[in-house]
Amino acid sequence: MSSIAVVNAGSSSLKFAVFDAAETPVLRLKGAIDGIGATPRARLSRADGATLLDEALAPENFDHAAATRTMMRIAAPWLDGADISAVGHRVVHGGGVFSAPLRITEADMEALARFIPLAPLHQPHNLAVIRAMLAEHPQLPQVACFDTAFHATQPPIAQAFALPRKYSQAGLRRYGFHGISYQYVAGRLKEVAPDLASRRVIVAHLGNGASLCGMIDGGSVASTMGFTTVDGLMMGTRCGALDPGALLHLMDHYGLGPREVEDLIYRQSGLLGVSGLSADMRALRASAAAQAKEAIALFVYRIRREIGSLAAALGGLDALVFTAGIGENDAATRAEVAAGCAWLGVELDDTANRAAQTKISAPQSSVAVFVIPTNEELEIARSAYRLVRPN
Ligand SMILES: Nc1ncnc2c1ncn2[C@@H]1O[C@H](COP(=O)(O)OP(=O)(O)O)[C@@H](O)[C@H]1O
Ligand SMILES: CC(=O)OP(=O)(O)O
Ligand SMILES: [Mg+2]
Repeated sequence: MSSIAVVNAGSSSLKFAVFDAAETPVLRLKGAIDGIGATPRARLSRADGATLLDEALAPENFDHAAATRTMMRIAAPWLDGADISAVGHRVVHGGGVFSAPLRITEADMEALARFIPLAPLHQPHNLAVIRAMLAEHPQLPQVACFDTAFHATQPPIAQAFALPRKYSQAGLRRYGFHGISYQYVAGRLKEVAPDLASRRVIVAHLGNGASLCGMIDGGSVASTMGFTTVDGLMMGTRCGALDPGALLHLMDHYGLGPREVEDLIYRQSGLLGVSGLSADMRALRASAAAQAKEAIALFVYRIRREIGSLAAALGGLDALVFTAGIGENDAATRAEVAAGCAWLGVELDDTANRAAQTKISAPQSSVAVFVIPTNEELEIARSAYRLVRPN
């Protein structure tokens, strides 16, 4: 049987996987280089979870290009004879043009490159991998899946900025991201709690990048991320929503140019900027420093406020779902967010939360709360297979 390979470049990670090419793709191999920009580590495992490789990498100059080279090096010995029939890629920004998975050609690359300034921590890396694959294997289908696509269902009012119309007509509007993850989680929620999946749900995707999505009937109604991947929640190194006047002040008063502002708000802010220590939640939880605690407190506070905002957009709340690196693994963050949502009727079962069970709310909670591990790679493999399957 042939295989589908998947590449998912996140802001602090490069995840990859190989699946049997089938309607329901079956995982064969998965790997990740994570901690890019902090303490990078490479992992490779078989579908049954058996570890094939787990090694710490030298952090000096270790960027996404180095991660891609490492991925090729560690995956190559296991790909011999895998008969890969397509490669599926996560592409974070598809703008208003690309709203469904697509077999990419060289001609699409130019249009996608225009979105690099709108997702500078992802889009260049997403495109670099596609470009390398197109050059090396011109016959092999390269399928792009867009993080923005899931949000195309949002009503116009949720997408609008209060700017003069000529700008919105040119595409200056809210798009939303993490859509591949939201699509997967919405599908899983339908299996886990079919009665709730059709109702008012907030999914909290809390990784190095973080956003919330308000859903009704499994479709996106509103999201905290907007035109770019820096909007909304505070993140590992991104500030999240900022008074736009503060940007003008940074330029006027500190003489920062556009690329310097970009560096400040995408790479130097968030948990890293506030703590002065690390962008990595594990490191902050392990630290006794007051600034680490303040950074976490601000992260949680922003999530609580934005949950309130999305609950207003949804007209109430029936279920809350945690996913991604922090959402799946950090019981303390889940407990702190939930405590701040008691006014909405959220109440956790502490034991279930500590054990990261699928359902973590107390029986009397009027909002059901879940932990659903995301699987962007599987979602991409499904889409890639649909595009290349034999008729
Ligand atoms: N066991 C854990 N406890 C707390 N945080 C964790 C744990 N494992 C991973 N994380 C956090 O998850 C974040 C990375 O999430 P992930 O979704 O993998 O990132 P990316 O946005 O790069 O895809 C980091 O802040 C990391 O510290
Ligand atoms: C869009 C985004 O921020 O993605 P990630 O969380 O993978 O960095
Ligand atoms: Mg991610």
